[in-house]
Amino acid sequence: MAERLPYYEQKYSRLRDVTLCYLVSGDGKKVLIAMKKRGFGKGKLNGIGGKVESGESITDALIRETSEEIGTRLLEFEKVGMINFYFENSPPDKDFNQRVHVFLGRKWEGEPSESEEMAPMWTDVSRLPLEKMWADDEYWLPLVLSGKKIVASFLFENEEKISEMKIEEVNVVE
Ligand SMILES: Nc1[nH]c(=O)nc2c1ncn2[C@H]1C[C@H](O)[C@@H](COP(=O)(O)OP(=O)(O)OP(=O)(O)O)O1
Repeated sequence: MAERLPYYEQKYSRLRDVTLCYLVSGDGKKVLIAMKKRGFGKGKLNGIGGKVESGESITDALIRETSEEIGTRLLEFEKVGMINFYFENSPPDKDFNQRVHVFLGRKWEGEPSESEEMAPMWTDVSRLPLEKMWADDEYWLPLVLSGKKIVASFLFENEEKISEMKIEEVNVVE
């Protein structure tokens, strides 16, 4: 089968930036995931995050989204991944293609709480509910939760099905 990912990487060389953050407990055994209640990925369990707004840095957006979506103030975090997502069949009026900057949150202030957008819950790192998460998560989330850093690209046929992927472990994520 022809590789289509390089075509998408070239065609969409400038992707919109989005943040995604997983809070991790001090002993590394629990991770906070949340049910997305509206918009893109509605009904899926995911980390916390959203679009970087104009004039905002990635870090500003990370902190703002964490505060807006679960009411906690992020104090310490680490960048662990950068993932490009391409969709083969996006409706012409919607651009789902995006670059997701992935962080682990190490310290925060305030108890995570439910908002209009997300309902958070603590989960065992060893028992991630992958069947309720995005299809790509099983390929990279266990890696970053075990201390690895990754750069990856995924091409989706539709919101449920991956057609191609590329995952590279790196020492530092830009
Ligand atoms: N394939 C995928 N796998 C994954 O694990 N997370 C993904 C993903 N595709 C997108 N995400 C994450 C990134 C980001 O945190 C979230 C999408 O953010 P949204 O588009 O909902 O942004 P906003 O919260 O800014 O939305 P609005 O306020 O509704 O405009 O989903």
